[in-house]
Parts: sequence; structure tokens; C-alpha cells
Amino acid sequence: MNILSPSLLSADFKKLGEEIAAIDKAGAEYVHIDVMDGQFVPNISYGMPVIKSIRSCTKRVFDVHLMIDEPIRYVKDFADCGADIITVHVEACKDVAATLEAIRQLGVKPAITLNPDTPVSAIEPYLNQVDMVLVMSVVPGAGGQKFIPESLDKIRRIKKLLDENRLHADIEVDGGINTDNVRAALDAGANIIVAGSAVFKGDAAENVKKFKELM
Ligand SMILES: O=C(CO)[C@H](O)[C@H](O)COP(=O)(O)O
Ligand SMILES: [Fe+2]
Repeated sequence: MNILSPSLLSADFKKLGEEIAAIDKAGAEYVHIDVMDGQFVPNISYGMPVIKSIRSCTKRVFDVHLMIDEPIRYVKDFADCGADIITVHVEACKDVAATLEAIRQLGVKPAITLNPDTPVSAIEPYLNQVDMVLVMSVVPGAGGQKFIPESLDKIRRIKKLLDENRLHADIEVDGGINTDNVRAALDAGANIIVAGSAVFKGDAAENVKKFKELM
């Protein structure tokens, strides 16, 4: 089953609860939550108190994308505030294996991601430790950017590697996805779609329904 994970980064923060209720009711299975620390990426977004507060708005899966340096320092806090999946950047961890294991030990699904410039070989040693691989299809740090088409090749290569090694991990794609390119991402092998601006610009519920029809 293909899954939609709307990114709250493009939601209207003054009515976050209503935005979450709308995407939940319209059928989005996950909620994608982008955490930025001003170090790993230049921007700062939101953190634990916001996640804890919105946890009561929905039972949907909280898909937490950590764009922070040395995320191992905070994985327990994110687990405690309600994360179901925690994604860490391979570029951000001194000890990637220990970070993924720490997430697993907390009862949360570990996931790994890589920047557009990082080769697939960088994550290959960790594929047997993760429940999901996130392919960044924009440079992390901001919503509303243009999809990098080479990401489709990356998705295909990761899918092939998983299949060859008989590993079962989801492939999520994040950045610049809209109703025109979502099909290409799915056809390449992704099964979880993140969309921020394409969901929250305009009527979020209508946009979720349009995505779900195409998926
Ligand atoms: O991780 C991210 C940015 O670093 C966001 O999840 C992503 O950019 C989603 O927003 P959009 O669909 O507007 O590109
Ligand atoms: Fe993200």
C-alpha cells in the first residue's frame, strides 16, 4: 500500500491542530514532522514541545525527520513525545549504527536518509538496520523547493539493493513532490510520499484526496 505523509512545514502554524485534523480525515496515513536545528541545516523549525502538543490531535503515524547534528542525543526525547518513526541523516551521525540501534531500543522504527549529493554507498552498510529509507529529493532545510530528477535513479538503486539483499524496508521520498511527479516517484520504487507545499497550499483536504487518487 502506498502511503501519504504530508509535511507540516508548509501548514499554517496558527491552526496546526485543524490542519492535522483535515489531513487525517482526508485519508493521509502519516504526518511528516521536519525538525531542523540551525546547525545541520541553516533553518530552525520546531521540536519536542510542539510534537508533544500535537500528538493528541491524531492517531496517525508520526514520521519524524531529524535534520539535526548528532541526533542520538535526542532520540529518547523524540520517542517520549510521540514519534513512531525517527529518520536520521547519515551525514549527521558520528556512529550511525549506534544511533539506529538506540532508536530501535526505544520501540520506535529507525530510518535513514541521505542528502542529494550523498551517494547510495554511504547508507548501504545500514540497510539491514532500518524500517525505512528516506530519499531526499531536495537539499534539506526548506519546503517549497523543486524536485531533483536524479532522485528517481537513487530510489531505483536503493530498491534494487533492498531486493537483492532480501531486505524489507519502505522507501520514502521527500522534497518537491506534487501531483505531476508523484507517479514517477512511485514507479521508481518509493511507497511513502512526503508532500508539504503541494498539500498545504490551498485546500489541504482536497489536495490529500487528489494525491490519494493518483497513488
Ligand atoms: O524535509 C523537508 C525539507 O528539508 C520537507 O519535508 C520537504 O521539503 C517537504 O516540503 P515540500 O513538499 O514543499 O518540498
Ligand atoms: Fe522532511
